[in-house]
Amino acid sequence: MIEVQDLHKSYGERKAADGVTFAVEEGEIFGILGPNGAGKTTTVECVAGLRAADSGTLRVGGLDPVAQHTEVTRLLGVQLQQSALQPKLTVREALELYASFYERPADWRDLAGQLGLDDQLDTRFGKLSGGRQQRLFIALALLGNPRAVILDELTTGLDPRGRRDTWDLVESVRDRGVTVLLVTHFMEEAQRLCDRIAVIDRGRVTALDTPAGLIGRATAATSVSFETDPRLGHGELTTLPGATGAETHDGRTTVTGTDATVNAFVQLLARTGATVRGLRVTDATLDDAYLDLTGADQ
Ligand SMILES: Nc1ncnc2c1ncn2[C@@H]1O[C@H](COP(=O)(O)OP(=O)(O)OP(=O)(O)O)[C@@H](O)[C@H]1O
Repeated sequence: MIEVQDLHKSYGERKAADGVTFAVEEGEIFGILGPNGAGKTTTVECVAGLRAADSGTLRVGGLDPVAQHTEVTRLLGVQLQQSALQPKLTVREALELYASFYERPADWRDLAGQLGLDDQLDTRFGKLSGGRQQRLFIALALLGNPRAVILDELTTGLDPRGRRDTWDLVESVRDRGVTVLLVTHFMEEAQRLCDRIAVIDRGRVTALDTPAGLIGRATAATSVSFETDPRLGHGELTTLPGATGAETHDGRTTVTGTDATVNAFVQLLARTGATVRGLRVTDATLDDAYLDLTGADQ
């Protein structure tokens, strides 16, 4: 549905995209994840034909987003990061106005109903909550009946409830058969929603995989921790299969290793008769993978 091949884009000396390559399959939610300034917005603006690339090949449904811009706008809906509407515009006016841009728009009343905006048609944009504003932006991006939609930093600034509601909405967009290209810097969001994720750092794709695949690459290990028991000495713990270390802080011992370490630890408990308290097993997370892949300090 979307192809980006060796995209380069600089602003003066600043390389915002430095050889970005990925492809989004029809029907998937594809995430672009990366720290601030990584080049995410630049990349999706080039995909949407809102910026011309310095070099590289971009295709949306096989079409060139700059040379065939009009056709591409029929295929691709866009909600961009800095979206803002006149604060005095009502929801109804915004939907009618944007519907007038398309030859064959979706029925905006249906969309407003599906997105839970029908009770606020006469509310001014400036009076809507952050979550409702995002709903409106999604509705505007879907008005042209697109086959794919770009959603950029959709949940930034929303409270946890608003964020979760927005995730449900994104899933319902995909369930309508629309391919989603989602830009985010929230790990939880990427993990929950995306079929595949491209991690972008300093203008380059540093990894492209499923959320589970990315987590599998994290150098952070599985760990098991418990309130220290004198029957379980460090010597015994560090020789468990796959164990990479054991440390004790404030009466709590943590053994790092693999799933095999955890299994062997459980057998060790049975053998020694030790009954540990506060037992916790922790897996690597997408956060760990992200930090490995970007060297980001956020
Ligand atoms: N119009 C512009 N003129 C000059 N520099 C720009 C412009 N737009 C972006 N940049 C710079 O290009 C780099 C990439 O920016 P971009 O907005 O694509 O990153 P991003 O990953 O979307 O970041 P964020 O998460 O902060 O939005 C940054 O260093 C940014 O300051």
